[in-house]
Amino acid sequence: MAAVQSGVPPSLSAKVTGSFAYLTIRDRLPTILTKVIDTIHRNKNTFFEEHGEEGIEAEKQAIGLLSKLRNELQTDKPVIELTDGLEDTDSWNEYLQRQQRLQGDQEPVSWFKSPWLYVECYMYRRIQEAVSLNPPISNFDVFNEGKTQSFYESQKAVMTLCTFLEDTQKNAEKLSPDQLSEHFSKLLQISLWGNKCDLSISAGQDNSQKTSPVDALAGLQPYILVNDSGMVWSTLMSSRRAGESGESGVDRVDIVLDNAGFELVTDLVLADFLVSSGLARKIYFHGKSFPWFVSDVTANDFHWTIRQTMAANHKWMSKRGFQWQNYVKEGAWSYHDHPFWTQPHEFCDMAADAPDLYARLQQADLILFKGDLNYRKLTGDRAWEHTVAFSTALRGFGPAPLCSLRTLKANVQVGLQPGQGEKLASKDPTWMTNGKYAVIQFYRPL
Ligand SMILES: O=P(O)(O)OC[C@H]1O[C@](O)(CO)[C@@H](O)[C@@H]1O
Ligand SMILES: [Mn+2]
Repeated sequence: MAAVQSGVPPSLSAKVTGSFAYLTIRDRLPTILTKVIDTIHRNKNTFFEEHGEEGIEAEKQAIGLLSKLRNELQTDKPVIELTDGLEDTDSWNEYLQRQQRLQGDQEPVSWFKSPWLYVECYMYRRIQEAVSLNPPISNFDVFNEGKTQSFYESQKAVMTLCTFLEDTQKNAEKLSPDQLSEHFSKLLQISLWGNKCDLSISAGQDNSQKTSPVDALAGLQPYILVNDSGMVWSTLMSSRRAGESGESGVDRVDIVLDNAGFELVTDLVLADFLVSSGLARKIYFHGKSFPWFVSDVTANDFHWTIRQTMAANHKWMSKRGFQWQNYVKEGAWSYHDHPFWTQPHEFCDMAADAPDLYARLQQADLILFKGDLNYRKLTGDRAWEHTVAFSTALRGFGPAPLCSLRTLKANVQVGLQPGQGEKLASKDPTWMTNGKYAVIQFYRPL
């Protein structure tokens, strides 16, 4: 018999025919796999130039593995163990057993029957396996083209944003606390809406920022369903006051990054503002250790974005790029990855399953979790009632004060007012998945 935890709703799953999870697995994931296959194929000549015949062989093998994966997914075959012997392989295989135990042994763990969060993460890990089993191309990022393209396509918006930051800096000394808080709130919202620009929800279709992100804010305000930005600001302020005399700001803000391209720039601009205005001394960025959910940030994307910003033919943009490189050199900014971010766990499992990462996050004064997938993991991707408190859905996860900045792209949403969800559903039936709505949702551990 399947084990049922009392009081905790079931995981979202494609077994509910017609649900968003079902449509994602039936339609969006195979499309993403087909694009990955096509990308590898288009790079055949490059592989040949770099590795000769071995490169061609690797291309063929990887495509074979990915076609097999697509077939397994589309025919709802059992999920199988990984065989690539990487640092996280055992942990993935143990997780499969855990899922099997939870599900009971009548039916194998499979794409359309098991938790959506698990199988969707598993697909990206299998893509990584297909590449890593073919050593000459094992560092090839199958999503790189889309990520760089989305950065270039949002150049104008990036320039506007860097000019906006420059203006806030010019008058920095003269700013009253209210003005400082006003700028912070704007940059927090820009980073929030930056999350519209992911490439997973659109199955890799162009989704970049083309209009001014600053001018758009006022019009977007009504679409923020929960806005706890005041609590985020007081967290930065309360530590400021608690600091020793003369010291200002909190010590460390952690940003758990989501997507490369425009969203990453909005995060870097926010981080720049926090450091340059003395609100935080250090920023820890947390990213992925391999390509993930189409557009997520890897170490390579992080450093590439800084270099591209430096190289821009725009005074304020390149100035920011150099500033960011300095922050990295001086250690005010640092990039960290951990295998846990590319695993399928709900975050309530982090303390037990990745105690080192949990301990590291406990050192932060504030953690910003970017994006939809992080929200799904914070809430366990479960069928919660909309009025359930965010703190309840976190199920004990709370290494430090934390805030989710997320546009809604999956049908899980907690912490709403009674009736709010129903009203939204009658006005806009796809409100939970169309990316038009957003939340700034805060939690402070007791
Ligand atoms: O980049 P984000 O904001 O995490 O969005 C990715 C989202 O897109 C989806 O792939 C859409 O199904 C979700 O699974 C995922 O949560
Ligand atoms: Mn993402």
